[in-house]
Amino acid sequence: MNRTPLPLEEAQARVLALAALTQAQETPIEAALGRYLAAPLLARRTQPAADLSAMDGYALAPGDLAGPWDIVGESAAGHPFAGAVRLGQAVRISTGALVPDDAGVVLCQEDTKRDGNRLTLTGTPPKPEGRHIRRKGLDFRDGDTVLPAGTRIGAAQLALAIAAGHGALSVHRRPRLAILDSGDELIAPGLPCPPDRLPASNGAMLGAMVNGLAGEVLRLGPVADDLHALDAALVRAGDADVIVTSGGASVGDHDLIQPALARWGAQVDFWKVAIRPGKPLLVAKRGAQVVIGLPGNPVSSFVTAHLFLLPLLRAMQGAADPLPREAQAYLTEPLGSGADRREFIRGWWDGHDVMPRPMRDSSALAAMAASNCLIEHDAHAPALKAGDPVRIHLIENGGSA
Ligand SMILES: Nc1nc2c(c(=O)[nH]1)N[C@H]1C(S)=C(S)[C@@H](COP(=O)(O)OP(=O)(O)OC[C@H]3O[C@@H](n4cnc5c(N)ncnc54)[C@H](O)[C@@H]3O)O[C@H]1N2
Ligand code: MOO
Repeated sequence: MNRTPLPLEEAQARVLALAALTQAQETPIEAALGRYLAAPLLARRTQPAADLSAMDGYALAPGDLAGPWDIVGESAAGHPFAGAVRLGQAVRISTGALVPDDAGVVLCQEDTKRDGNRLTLTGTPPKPEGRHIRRKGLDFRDGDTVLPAGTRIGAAQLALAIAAGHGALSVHRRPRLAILDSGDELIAPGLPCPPDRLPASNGAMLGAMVNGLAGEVLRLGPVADDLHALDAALVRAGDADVIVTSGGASVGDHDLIQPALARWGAQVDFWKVAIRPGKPLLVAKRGAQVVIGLPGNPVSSFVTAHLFLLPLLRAMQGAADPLPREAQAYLTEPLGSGADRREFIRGWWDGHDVMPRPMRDSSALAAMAASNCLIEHDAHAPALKAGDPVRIHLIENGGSA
């Protein structure tokens, strides 16, 4: 096996190359939230389907802007006016109601005075005169592609799909995930923890990070540093699409993940990436199943899950853009020159500037929990000054793409 750590981009490309698309499923619209469209979404209707009023007021004939007018009827949302509007006539109209045939102006209620069925102008008529009319097809037309394949369905996309006439969407199945954390020192959350033990936090952290991205999540740990226990846990992973392990990925006598995976029949794709934290990342496959072996240190686990696991889960669902998104921010203080691996430094971003946390240890959860971003610091980069631009990844809610 090649043991030279891979550059980050190459390692990510190799993980994405292992991502087999899950099958598409016709899914009731609200259950499609957070999923990725399997095909382009075409509008089944035109929106608005006819010219609608954007204001409460009065519909007038085109060019008939001086008044006074006789009010001859009403067009309310869901209850259109049946007739036409002629010169000297006005139709009471509400927001969202159909503009009557032959009308070309909606006068705002605030610009008028009504006395019985007589209406006079008190303010200024709209300019241009069609200003308060939403034209037919303003939003989209029947047959338009309103969302491309690979779009993640969020609240806005859900509303658009419903407006476009859909009650169900074709989205990819969310991958089944097994989370296997291992280590003799690990104690289940909340139990008494002697000094030679450690609460097992990675399983829950990873479960939280994949929330919404994975379908069924099997929790298989914490498992002891014992080959037979690991064998049994891998059998319990069954046909999970992705198996994520945490811990035991390094070179110690008790780092048994690699031998356990070999016994289970997995083939290593690569081991080690030139990043800090997270160097001992292991990626393997067994048929179509993908194994992402994360280092045990909690910050290393988090960073590698953000950079590899979440993109894999997105890519398996056909995400158009599976890798984490980068943004630019400006350092509040200097950063020393880059180390031998690209570093992901925990930091706090205020919307413009970013403050690197001085604590860089890959076990330090307090500094990570006080951070909302990772700052990329390239290998061997020159020292940076306050105000210099850096690339950041937002990590609130477990990481964003
Ligand atoms: N001789 C070398 N030693 C180490 C190397 C190396 O290259 N040569 N790499 C270091 C790096 S970098 C990392 S990262 C760690 C990764 O080690 P493992 O993946 O084998 O992880 P463990 O040794 O099992 O655990 C590391 C650390 O994390 C704690 N841990 C493990 N699982 C959990 C969990 N579920 N919840 C919370 N904390 C967990 C564990 O107790 C250890 O403290 O190896 C270095 N060593
Ligand atoms: O790479 Mo380790 O993840 O630096 O601590």
